[in-house]
Amino acid sequence: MNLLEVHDLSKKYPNFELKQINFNIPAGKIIGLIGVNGAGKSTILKSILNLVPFETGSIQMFGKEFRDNEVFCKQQLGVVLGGVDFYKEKKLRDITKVTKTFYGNWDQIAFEKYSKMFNLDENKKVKELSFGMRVKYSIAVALSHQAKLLIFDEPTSGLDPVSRDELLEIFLQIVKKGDTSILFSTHITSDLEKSADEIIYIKDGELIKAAPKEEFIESFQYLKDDTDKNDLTLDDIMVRMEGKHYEF
Ligand SMILES: Nc1ncnc2c1ncn2[C@@H]1O[C@H](COP(=O)(O)OP(=O)(O)OP(=O)(O)O)[C@@H](O)[C@H]1O
Repeated sequence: MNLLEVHDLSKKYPNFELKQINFNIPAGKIIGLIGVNGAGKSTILKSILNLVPFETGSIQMFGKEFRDNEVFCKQQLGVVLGGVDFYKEKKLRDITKVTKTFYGNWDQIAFEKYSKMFNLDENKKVKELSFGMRVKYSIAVALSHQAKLLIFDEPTSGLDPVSRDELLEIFLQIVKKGDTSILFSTHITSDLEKSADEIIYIKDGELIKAAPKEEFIESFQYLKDDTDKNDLTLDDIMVRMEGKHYEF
């Protein structure tokens, strides 16, 4: 069964339009959402989560229409759209105490494991955390209620290389069981090379290609020119698809 199905999603802002986005997320996969700044990645993720209204389309999560079944879906959904950024005067311990009451399947042992792994000090107040620590806390919470679908907007962008590597390892461990999937947006293509099974490429609000990683990379090799000795990497593909030439 697909954990997520996005059908014909369209959304308009005054100067931007998401055009008829379609993709599916099967179980047991890591899916990377790529595109340059302003391509529409966050808008897709927010639309899926009903955080912004959209014009047309349907979002099926766990076999149900998300908008009509938010409470059910959220029990099995872990989301990180930036780090914890509220209750700045509160200690992490107090935020966790409240947060875990929302989830019937809160896993305290997992939470403690991730907190330890990320060196999170529960006695610190949100305002005392660095940007990366705030993201890590949000990720630890998202990973601690046995979610079947994890949706992360640029989870690795504020993390140091060691933490990034650890997080990608965690992602790979999580999907290994085969019943959980992770959809995450990123600019860091090496993260995708390491972890992603499939890639969805968004350009100017349009889905250009969604395919398994190897097939995706292969399908863009037509962009190679005579000077290329090796196959194009994801970075090369993005640069050739999006790059502009300026005269100085
Ligand atoms: N609330 C809003 N009102 C109007 N326009 C918006 C709003 N939010 C986003 N946009 C526009 O929608 C477009 C897509 O933005 P979005 O944040 O989805 O891009 P992104 O691919 O996530 O970019 P980045 O990689 O920089 O995070 C941009 O042109 C942006 O200006």
